[in-house]
Amino acid sequence: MDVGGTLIAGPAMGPLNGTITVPGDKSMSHRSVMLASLADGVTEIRGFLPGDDNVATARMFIDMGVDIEWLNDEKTSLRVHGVGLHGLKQPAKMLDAGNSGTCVRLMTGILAGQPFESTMTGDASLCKRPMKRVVDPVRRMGATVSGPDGGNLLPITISGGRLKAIHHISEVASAQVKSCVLLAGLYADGITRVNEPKPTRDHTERMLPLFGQPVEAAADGTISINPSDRLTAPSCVVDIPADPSSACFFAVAASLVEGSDVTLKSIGINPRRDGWRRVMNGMGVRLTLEHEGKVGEEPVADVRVRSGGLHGMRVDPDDVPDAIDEFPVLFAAAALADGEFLLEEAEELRVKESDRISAMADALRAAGADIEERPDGAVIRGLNNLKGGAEVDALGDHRIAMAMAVAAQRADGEITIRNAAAIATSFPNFVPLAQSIGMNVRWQDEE
Ligand SMILES: O=C(O)C1=C[C@@H](OP(=O)(O)O)[C@@H](O)[C@H](O)C1
Ligand SMILES: C=C(OP(=O)(O)O)C(=O)O
Repeated sequence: MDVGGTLIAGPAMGPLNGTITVPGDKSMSHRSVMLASLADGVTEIRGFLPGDDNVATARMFIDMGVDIEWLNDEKTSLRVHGVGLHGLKQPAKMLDAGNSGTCVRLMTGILAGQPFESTMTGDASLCKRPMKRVVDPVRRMGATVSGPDGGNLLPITISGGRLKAIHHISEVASAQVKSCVLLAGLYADGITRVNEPKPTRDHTERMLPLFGQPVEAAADGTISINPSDRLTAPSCVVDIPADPSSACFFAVAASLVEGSDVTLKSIGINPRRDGWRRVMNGMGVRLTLEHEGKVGEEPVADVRVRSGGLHGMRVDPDDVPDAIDEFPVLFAAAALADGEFLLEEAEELRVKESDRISAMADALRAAGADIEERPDGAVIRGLNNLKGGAEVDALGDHRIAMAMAVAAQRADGEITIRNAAAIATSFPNFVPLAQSIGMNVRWQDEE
């Protein structure tokens, strides 16, 4: 996929040092603007991630008549003038989710509850990703959905309204599926229930009560929501904590470069997002938590990472959903660790912005790494250093581009990373922040 943007990365010229704040959480930023738009009243959001994915979600609501005011040039603070659960207007044009799976899948639940027809599309990568997982449950709830491959592929056209409550047993461990069903459940005629094969991130469940809508999680894992009369804008500002998925790039970089000591400020440590720390701890990395606290309903802490101690391990399959977006960069750590790293039951990685198992296997192998693809994961045997001079393709996937920029810090020469522009979807200031702790990475056109 040609999206342009070439990064030149590595090797690090010395230890990485510093205390940095990464941008706001992508998952929570999406949910905050969705719930604020559907609430009665005005919601102020701070710490919003101004990445292309979240801006696409905000734009969808603007296209359906919601007034969103950006309160600063960086687009990290905004005021949303909610229109209420039944106040969205039929969009005059196709809604565009860009590169964002979270946007299109959660919006499927919301649009299923609207008494008008709307069509969503996305970029070339998103148009290849499976939508059946969200289309099937909203169809069972009574919405009509059409699109290529029986509605499995974008663009999809949805018309809905009052929905039937269902009990959805999801075959995939996906917070996007769970959240889609819960959001549709707001518009249902009874209690909507969801079960998932393994627990996934619970930001939707934590955020809905802030807007006056309780969500129940039973001991057997069933999550239930009542239909809603109205969501209400919270009386306090909605603060979004820093994104652990972004922090993980610098945590791995610090672990790889000798003598490094990096602190990542106020990172979300929600257990359903904290699999990356469990994996890095399992690999023997020195990670410590300082200043533990809460931002809104979410636990946070400063995470301090020092270099060294990297060895291989077998990832506990139960940790996979809790680290799902971090595996590209964890593969980079594994490629430079002592011994063997084994990941299983992670076939979901094959249906992200790229097939992340083969994308990382190809890129790391081009840089000399020893990595064997498995249908559901990989076996990686660590080396001391990657090969400089390699040219790799990020395939328009932000996480592949950033993971390879991190891996390159331990190469014996520069690595060229093509099709890296998609970094702007989740982490627009990745390059300057990386440079601020001493990582060797730059855009080619900055030369
Ligand atoms: O709900 C969310 O915000 C997300 C859920 C995960 O996707 P799946 O639900 O497909 O696992 C994750 O990969 C994505 O980046 C964000
Ligand atoms: C998979 C990701 O996002 P999405 O599914 O929202 O495109 C990601 O950010 O790594």
